[in-house]
Amino acid sequence: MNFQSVSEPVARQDATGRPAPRISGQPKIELKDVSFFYGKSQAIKDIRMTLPERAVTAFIGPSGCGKSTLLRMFNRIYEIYPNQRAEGEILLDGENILQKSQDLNLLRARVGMVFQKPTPFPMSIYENIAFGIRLYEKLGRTEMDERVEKALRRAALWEEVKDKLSTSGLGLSGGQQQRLCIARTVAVRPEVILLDEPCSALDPISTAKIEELIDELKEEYTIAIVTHNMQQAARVSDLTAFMYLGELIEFDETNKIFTSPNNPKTEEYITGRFG
Ligand SMILES: Nc1ncnc2c1ncn2[C@@H]1O[C@H](COP(=O)(O)OP(=O)(O)OP(=O)(O)O)[C@@H](O)[C@H]1O
Repeated sequence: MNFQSVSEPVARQDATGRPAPRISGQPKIELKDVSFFYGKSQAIKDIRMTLPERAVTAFIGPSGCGKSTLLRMFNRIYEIYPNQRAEGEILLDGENILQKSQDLNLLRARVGMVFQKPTPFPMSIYENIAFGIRLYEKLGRTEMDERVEKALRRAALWEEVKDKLSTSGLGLSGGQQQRLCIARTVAVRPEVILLDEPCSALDPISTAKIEELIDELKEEYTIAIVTHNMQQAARVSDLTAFMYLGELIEFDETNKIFTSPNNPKTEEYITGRFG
């Protein structure tokens, strides 16, 4: 489904406060005055925005602007560290996931994450996928085999690994390991996939494969990606959010951000004149 074909409007909000969004699509994740603190230091400042369903939203901005911090709020992965605190509301399908009562295992099954460095488990390729599924579901051997195959196919890795499923995931190339991590994420059937600079450790061919994959995955999933690579943001995303010093400076259709941004800071950044 193309997010532009859906009639429900998604509000566009940014630091300039302009109204009248042209972006349309069912809202999947809505941020309402979201802030984040590392101890006393505020890394995210009152962000309001809406990520539409089945679209790719890219987060760009200079190092330290808060991209990864914001992404890590969407599945509350920060909870594993002490002294990190979120404020505001993040609605996933209308439900505030920052509530104390939120079941974090369930949240992380709904909102999967792929990190910068490929992080396969030190186990077989098959087990890398099956392990996560077993946390949530009890499947028989045949069903599990099918799910593993489906996930590997979905991540465009099946043909390369189908004859060595029992060998270690750590024996794969970096690009294959990253696709294994994507397979592991899709295997538990999330609704949202968070990608934190997923290609930064990869060569151009592996990067191209992951980008193709992102394009396919957005048919089914809502995707948020942090990237330093502006060409990549332009290639893979439907919407782009430009952040600076913890604030959302501009959020719009990717084409608009890269051709005629409204905020001079955005323009400076995308034209490489920043700083
Ligand atoms: N564990 C932490 N403890 C304290 N401060 C942190 C921690 N992690 C990040 N920060 C601070 O929060 C701010 C945002 O960092 P974050 O990593 O989210 O930025 P980023 O835009 O993803 O940067 P990069 O592009 O370099 O990955 C920075 O000022 C950073 O120094």
